[in-house]
Amino acid sequence: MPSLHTRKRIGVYLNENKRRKLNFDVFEELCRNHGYDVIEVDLTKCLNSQGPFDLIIHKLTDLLIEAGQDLASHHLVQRLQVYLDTHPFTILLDPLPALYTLLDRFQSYRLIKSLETQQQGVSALFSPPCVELMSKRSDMVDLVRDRLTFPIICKTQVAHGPRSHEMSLIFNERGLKDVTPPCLLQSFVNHSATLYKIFVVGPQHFVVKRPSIRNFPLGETDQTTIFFNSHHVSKAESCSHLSQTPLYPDVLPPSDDVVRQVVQGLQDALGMSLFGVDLIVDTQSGRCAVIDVNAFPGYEGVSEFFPALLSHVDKLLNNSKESPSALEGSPDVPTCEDRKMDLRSLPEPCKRRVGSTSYFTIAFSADC
Ligand SMILES: O=P(O)(O)O[C@@H]1[C@@H](OP(=O)(O)O)[C@H](OP(=O)(O)O)[C@H](O)[C@H](OP(=O)(O)O)[C@H]1OP(=O)(O)O
Ligand SMILES: Nc1ncnc2c1ncn2[C@@H]1O[C@H](COP(=O)(O)OP(=O)(O)O)[C@@H](O)[C@H]1O
Ligand SMILES: [Mg+2]
Repeated sequence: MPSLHTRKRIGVYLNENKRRKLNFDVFEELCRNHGYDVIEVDLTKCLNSQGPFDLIIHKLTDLLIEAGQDLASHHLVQRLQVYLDTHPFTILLDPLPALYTLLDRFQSYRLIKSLETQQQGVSALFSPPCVELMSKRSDMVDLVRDRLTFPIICKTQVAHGPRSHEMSLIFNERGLKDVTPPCLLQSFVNHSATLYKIFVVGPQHFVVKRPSIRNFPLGETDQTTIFFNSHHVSKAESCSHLSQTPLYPDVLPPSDDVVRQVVQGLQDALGMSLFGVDLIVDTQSGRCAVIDVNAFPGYEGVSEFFPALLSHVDKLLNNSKESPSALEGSPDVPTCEDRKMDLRSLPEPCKRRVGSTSYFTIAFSADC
C-alpha cells in the first residue's frame, strides 16, 4: 500500500553562510507552523530516502561552479538532476538552466540585451554596451573604440564565486592593458552613486536603494585604472571612496512601469521566482540601465521576504495537481533499487506510466 504523506514536504539546500545570513531557520519554522514538513536536503546521500519533496528551495550556485572543476561536486548535482528527472512533480526554486545562465555574465547580458530589443517605442530600459573578451586580442582597442565609451567597467565572465566581484574602472586606451580575460568590458553609465536593487519573490518585487559609484567625466581622461570589489561599494552599509560624492541632486527612482517591465521580462525568459536585478538611472538621459541579475540574492532591506516567500510557496503547492508525496511508494514509481544500473547499459531512458504521469527510470551508476 503506497505511503501517503499528508503534509506537503519542502526540501531546503542552502550553504551555512547563506542560511545564517538569511536567518532561514525562522522561515522554516514559519513553514512548519503553516502545515509543511521542512527537510534539509543532503546531496551526499540518496534523495529517495530523504524525499519525497513537493518543492525544493536552493541556492546551488557554489556547487554548480565547483561541479565544473570537481567530479564529486558534479555527482552531487547529477544526483539532484536524476531525482528531478524521476520526480517531475517536484517544484525546484529555481530551475537549474536559469542559474547556469546567470553564472555567466556573457549570457546574462545577452539576455538583458534581448529584453531591450523587445521594447516597443522609446525604450526606457537599456543594457549598457559591452564587449566579451576571451583573450587580450590584437583588435581589442579597435573593438573598444567601435563599441564602447570611456570610462569602461571590467567584470569577470564568471558572475559567482570568490573572485567574481573583483572589478576595474578603465579610463583610457592605455588602461586596457589592465583587463583580465575572460572578462566583460562595459560602458560605464553615470548614475550619481545610486543603485536600485529589485528583489523578486514570485509575483512580488521590492525596490531597495543602495550606494553605488560616483560620476566620472565621460570620454578618455588620464585617470589611472581603479581596481575595486563591488561588495565594498553597493552593500547597504558600504562607504567606499568610490561612493564619496559631491551632493548630487536626488536621483529619481525607476518608474513602477519600468520595474514591472524588467521583472516580467526576466521572469518570462528565466522562469525564476527568486532573483535580484540591479538597476541604475542614467544621469544624462534618465533611462534605466539593467546592469546585473542575481539568483537568490540577500534580500537585505526586504522585511517582507519571508511572508512573500511563504505566500509564493503556498500558491505553488496548492496549485500543483499531483503531489509526489501522495504517489511515493506506488508500485510503479521507480525506487532507488531500480536505478542502480550502469548508465552505459541503458540506451534510452525507460518510460513508465503511473496513472496520467510518465516516470522515467534513468540508469545511474552512483547511489541515487
Ligand atoms: O551578500 P548578500 O548576502 O547580501 O547577498 C549577495 C548579493 O548581495 P545583495 O543582496 O544583492 O546586496 C549579491 O548581489 P550583487 O552581486 O552584490 O549584486 C549576490 O546575489 C550574492 O550572490 P552570489 O554570491 O553572487 O551568488 C549574494 O550573496 P549570498 O548571500 O548569496 O552569498
Ligand atoms: N555599466 C555600469 N555603469 C556604472 N556602474 C556600474 C556598471 N556596472 C556595474 N556598475 C557598478 O558596479 C557594481 C557591481 O556591478 P555588478 O554588475 O552588479 O556586479 P556584481 O555581480 O559584483 O554585483 C554595481 O553595483 C554598480 O555600482
Ligand atoms: Mg550586482
